[in-house]
Amino acid sequence: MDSRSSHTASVTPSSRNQTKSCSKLGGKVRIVARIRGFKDLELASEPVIHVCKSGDNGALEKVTLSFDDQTSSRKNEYEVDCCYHQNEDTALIFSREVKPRIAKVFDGESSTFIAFGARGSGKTFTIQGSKENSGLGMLVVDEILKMVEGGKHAVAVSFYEVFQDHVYDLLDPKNPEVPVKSILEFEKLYYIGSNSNKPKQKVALELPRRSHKALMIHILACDERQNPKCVGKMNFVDLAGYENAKRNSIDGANLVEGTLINKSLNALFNVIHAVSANESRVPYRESKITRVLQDSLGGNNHISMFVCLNPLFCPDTIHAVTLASRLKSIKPVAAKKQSNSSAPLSANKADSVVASRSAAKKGPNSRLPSGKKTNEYFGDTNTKQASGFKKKANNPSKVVKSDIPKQKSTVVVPYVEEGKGSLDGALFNSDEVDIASDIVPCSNDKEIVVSDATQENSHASNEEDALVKVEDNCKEVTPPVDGDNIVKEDNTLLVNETKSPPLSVRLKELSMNLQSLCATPLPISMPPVANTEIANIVDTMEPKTPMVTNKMDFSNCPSGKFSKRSSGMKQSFVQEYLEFLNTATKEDLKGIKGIGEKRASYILELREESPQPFKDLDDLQEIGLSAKQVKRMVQNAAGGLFN
Ligand SMILES: Nc1ncnc2c1ncn2[C@@H]1O[C@H](COP(=O)(O)OP(=O)(O)OP(=O)(O)O)[C@@H](O)[C@H]1O
Repeated sequence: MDSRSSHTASVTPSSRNQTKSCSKLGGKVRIVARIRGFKDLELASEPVIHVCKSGDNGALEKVTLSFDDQTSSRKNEYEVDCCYHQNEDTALIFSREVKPRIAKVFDGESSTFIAFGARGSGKTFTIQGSKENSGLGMLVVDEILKMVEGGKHAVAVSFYEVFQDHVYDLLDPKNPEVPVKSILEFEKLYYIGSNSNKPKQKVALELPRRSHKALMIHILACDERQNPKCVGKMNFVDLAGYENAKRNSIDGANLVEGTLINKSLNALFNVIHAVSANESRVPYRESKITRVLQDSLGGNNHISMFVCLNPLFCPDTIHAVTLASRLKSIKPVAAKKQSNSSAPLSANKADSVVASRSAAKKGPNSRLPSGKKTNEYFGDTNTKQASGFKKKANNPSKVVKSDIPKQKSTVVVPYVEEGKGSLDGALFNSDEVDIASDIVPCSNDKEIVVSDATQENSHASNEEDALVKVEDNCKEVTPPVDGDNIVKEDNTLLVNETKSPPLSVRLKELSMNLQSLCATPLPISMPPVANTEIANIVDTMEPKTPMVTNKMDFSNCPSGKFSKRSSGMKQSFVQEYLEFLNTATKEDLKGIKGIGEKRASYILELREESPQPFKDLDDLQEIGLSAKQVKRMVQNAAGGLFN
């Protein structure tokens, strides 16, 4: 059934009430869960997601989710605003969550709908859908086109992809807003556009590349000079699937990709947190996706986050819900006098508000930690990931405890062991690969390079700064009409101000340190040789092979001494090497095999956030290197000393 035609029919009296309550609830950020329908191979067995409703009308209604978590004895509950079940289609979600917002866009209040969740959880299905099963993007354009028919408004769309921190225009790079007059026209653009311009990969990889996609629907009206002007926007964002890089042991290239994705997800959460809390500084500049959405998130604009849930047991789904439900608890601080909370932030204004990265980092404590803390939210281990919020998450006051008796509602979602009969298990297998140099998309793709050589503070005054350069044919195009939304990246920030000596000098220093270590006797006192082993091997009853215990001390023999000293030297070498990575210039970093442009830039970014990001070798995994690759890199450096 074509959901486009079905959505009006599915607005039942009860759903109309819900529509009402949705708009009533409409805080800054609305968190909406959606449980994905089963795929063919997924067999029903046990329930893994439980949805609990308390209260049944208006703003009092609370919905909590809990999971049968096989990996944890804790039974956490996560609060969301609403949850759609497997049997509820996208058209119903459209009529309840999106449709009530359309009229507000005509009044200048933009809305952004973001699908977030683990891989394969139904984000694309919800936002983009397919020709057979329309997603929210299709349904909303259909509705808006009907509304503008014969009136003074017009509709235009943009469609961007953020792939490995590069922005691509998926429609027409020469024309950032493509006018749309009919749903057929849009359908062609949306489904063909989203496939044809997908960035090509340098290397053939088994897994589909992961990226964020943002559809922007601009409502245009003519100003007094008859020039079309954007009055409001609706954005539909299909985020790349969240996955825990470490747990899923991804290979090098995918790890870099995963790290960038998690970093940008973290940046987006930071921005949503900052705008929800009415903070005066919003860190839009920390990722491309937040820059693309910049002018639709602040002020009175609305954000809905659709947390898409895998119906099977999936730790990444639980983590995604954890993160999203935390956004619900944000309490806005009183708006400051100078901040313009009633109007959408223009890009330049927002840019000047952002002022400087370092200042933003010193923002109020309520903000999600940024930068290196990426891994605390989207990173490696379960404990690390949630550390910033752990206390809050486990705080019973966060869990809905209503006096109104809870009614267990619906969802009998079967449990299927991870990896069995589902894509997920297969997706996360990996093989170790050689250190891949930074993967960049082919130059003939239509990449919007957001680059800048100017100082960050000068953006607000310089209109030209907002130029979006399309690398295709080296042509520059202007950003969307209203859209100084893509601001330029200040690469000067990436350069280490304190110039460190060249790599050769640093290696020489390392070598000299190593030599002096060899020459200095280590202050290790050698215990006397023990004879206890002899006693241990005397067994009077039966002849036995003597047991050799690990109490044997070879420390006084040449090999023992050597082994102790060399392990001391190894420690010292590793420390020197880490010190080098913590201080070297970008050029020096790029001199290391396995560190290309992107990794070097990323290291500098990490250093901006914390001056010594690498405290031990494990920390190098944060830049997308596997343990094996790190080992090889250090071995290469050590080998270089003897060349
Ligand atoms: N509500 C649903 N009902 C039935 N099938 C669904 C539903 N949601 C998703 N699917 C199916 O599940 C599969 C994965 O969905 P989809 O591609 O939307 O996931 P995703 O979260 O976008 O994945 P990724 O993170 O890899 O981009 C698809 O085959 C899709 O058709």
